[in-house]
Amino acid sequence: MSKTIQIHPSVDHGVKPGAPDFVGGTLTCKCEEAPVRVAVSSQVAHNHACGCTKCWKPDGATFSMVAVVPREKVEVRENGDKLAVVDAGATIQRHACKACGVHMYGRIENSSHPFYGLDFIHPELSAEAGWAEPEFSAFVSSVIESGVEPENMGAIRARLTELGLTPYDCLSPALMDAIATHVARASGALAR
Ligand SMILES: N[C@@H](CCC(=O)N[C@@H](CSCO)C(=O)NCC(=O)O)C(=O)O
Ligand SMILES: [Zn+2]
Ligand SMILES: [Zn+2]
Repeated sequence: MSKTIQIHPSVDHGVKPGAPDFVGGTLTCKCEEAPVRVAVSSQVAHNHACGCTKCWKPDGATFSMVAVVPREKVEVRENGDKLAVVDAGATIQRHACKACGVHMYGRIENSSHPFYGLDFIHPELSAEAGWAEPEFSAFVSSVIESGVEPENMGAIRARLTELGLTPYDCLSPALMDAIATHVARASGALAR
């Protein structure tokens, strides 16, 4: 097993399965004073390691760990005045703490988007155990955009595969099929 490749602290020592009866928890930012707290009253779906430059990563991590929950299950509970949208032009509007930089939730406001209704969250921000485990890794080639040497990609993909996080350079086939199906129904290429 490779000891040198750090994917993300929550999987670097193995992927821990989620709990089937888990119902959510409270996300807390990294501020020592007046942290932002966001309650999530749902298990996550489609948890994955993401290599894109837009998702928040903890210090030293090559990938983020990000998953979705229904937007109505996300509620800002404390210090919401510290939140600001990182990039108002992005599809996913990431609400981040202005003091520590942590992304507390990412929301899609375009009601035509295939993933409208889902918020993106980072389960590691909660102290509760039981969040569904990551299932795959996405946007793997994008880690190069953050400064990873291209010659390390073979070892990174091998480590992801070893962890059971099959690497994809976009989203997983199931999610890409869901996006394409949504687009085809909207255009009329698919009748239903
Ligand atoms: N190479 C780019 C890719 C950025 C990207 O498209 N990220 C995806 C995945 S984020 C979670 O899975 C995405 O859907 N982005 C939409 C958005 O960020 O609004 C890069 O690395 O920057
Ligand atoms: Zn903070
Ligand atoms: Zn991402």
